[in-house]
Amino acid sequence: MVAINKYVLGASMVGTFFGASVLLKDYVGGGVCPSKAKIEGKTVIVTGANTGIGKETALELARRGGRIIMACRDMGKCENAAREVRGKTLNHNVFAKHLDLASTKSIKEFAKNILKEEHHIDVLINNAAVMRCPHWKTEDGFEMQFGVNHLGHFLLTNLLLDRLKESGQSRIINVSSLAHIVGEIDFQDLNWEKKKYDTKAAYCQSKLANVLFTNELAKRLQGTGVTVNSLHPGVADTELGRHTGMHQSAFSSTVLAPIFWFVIKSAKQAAQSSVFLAVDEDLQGTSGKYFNALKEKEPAKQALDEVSAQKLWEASARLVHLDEALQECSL
Ligand SMILES: NC(=O)c1ccc[n+]([C@@H]2O[C@H](COP(=O)([O-])OP(=O)(O)OC[C@H]3O[C@@H](n4cnc5c(N)ncnc54)[C@H](O)[C@@H]3O)[C@@H](O)[C@H]2O)c1
Repeated sequence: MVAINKYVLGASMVGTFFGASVLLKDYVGGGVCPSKAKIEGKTVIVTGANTGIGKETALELARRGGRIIMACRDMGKCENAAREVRGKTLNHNVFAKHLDLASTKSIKEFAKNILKEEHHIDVLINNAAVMRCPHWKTEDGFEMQFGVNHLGHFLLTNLLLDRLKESGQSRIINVSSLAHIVGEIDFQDLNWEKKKYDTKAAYCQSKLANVLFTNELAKRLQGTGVTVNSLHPGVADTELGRHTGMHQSAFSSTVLAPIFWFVIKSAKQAAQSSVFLAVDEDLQGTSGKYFNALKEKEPAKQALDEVSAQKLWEASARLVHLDEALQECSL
């Protein structure tokens, strides 16, 4: 009898431990989008949607009935991801489209096609990014992280802006990162041509640029009905760290793996923030804000600098030849 009691007690302690661990992980994960809103009839574009947070965002928004355009660089991977999303959701309005944010030519081609084919765009999620890659350059000669993470999305958003405005209460979501808090914008050398390349600082600069772009765009969109917000999705287990090697070493360590399981979100958990900003009814009209997971937060001081935001807009417009690009895409 005593032996059975010991067994039951042991089993219930193990059960309680696992139950508590799962609850704690959910809590650390930052919660689930509280809105159950369906988005039938709405068109959503998600960049970098074939992996990680972007793919989970596309999946959840497809589940809610949206017409989803997965915009990716690698068409093979994109078609596979779109097929998987269609299969899991039984939503057949999920499409793979080519978009290489490291090429202004590709961005213009993508925008031209979208403007021809889509009569409205209700949500644009600027999610794609590259983190801490070697000192690579985009097709147009921009430093890769600044080029893809900021300039590519800056150009794309501007090319789609009139359609977003025509569509009524559209939403733009810029996926930034907590890394922006140590970011600095070097206006003398935005593309790392003069100083020694620092992969980490380049990523942080690009993520600060995401928040500054959001704030300046929100100002310019006042009175149009279109909103724009930025977010930090949380630290998630995705392929983002592919250039750092950090991911493999942390997860293969028997000491670190359980700690990482606790503090690192799944891509599905991290996607909740983008889903929330895309669908939550209470956020209608909220613009120029920064969210950490599901909570509105104050971004870093340098991200609130209006002079920097305006200067960055002007420099970005010059670098991507925005006026010519707008003219080319309106033909
Ligand atoms: N994972 C995290 O811990 C974390 C933390 C903070 C912020 N973020 C942000 O979340 C977003 C999604 O990242 P993730 O973690 O899912 O990583 P991920 O690497 O799985 O996804 C990034 C996507 O961007 C795409 N991409 C890269 N270069 C591109 C290009 N030239 N053209 C088009 N697409 C391109 C990739 O192919 C990939 O699909 C990023 O903006 C990232 O900065 C992630």
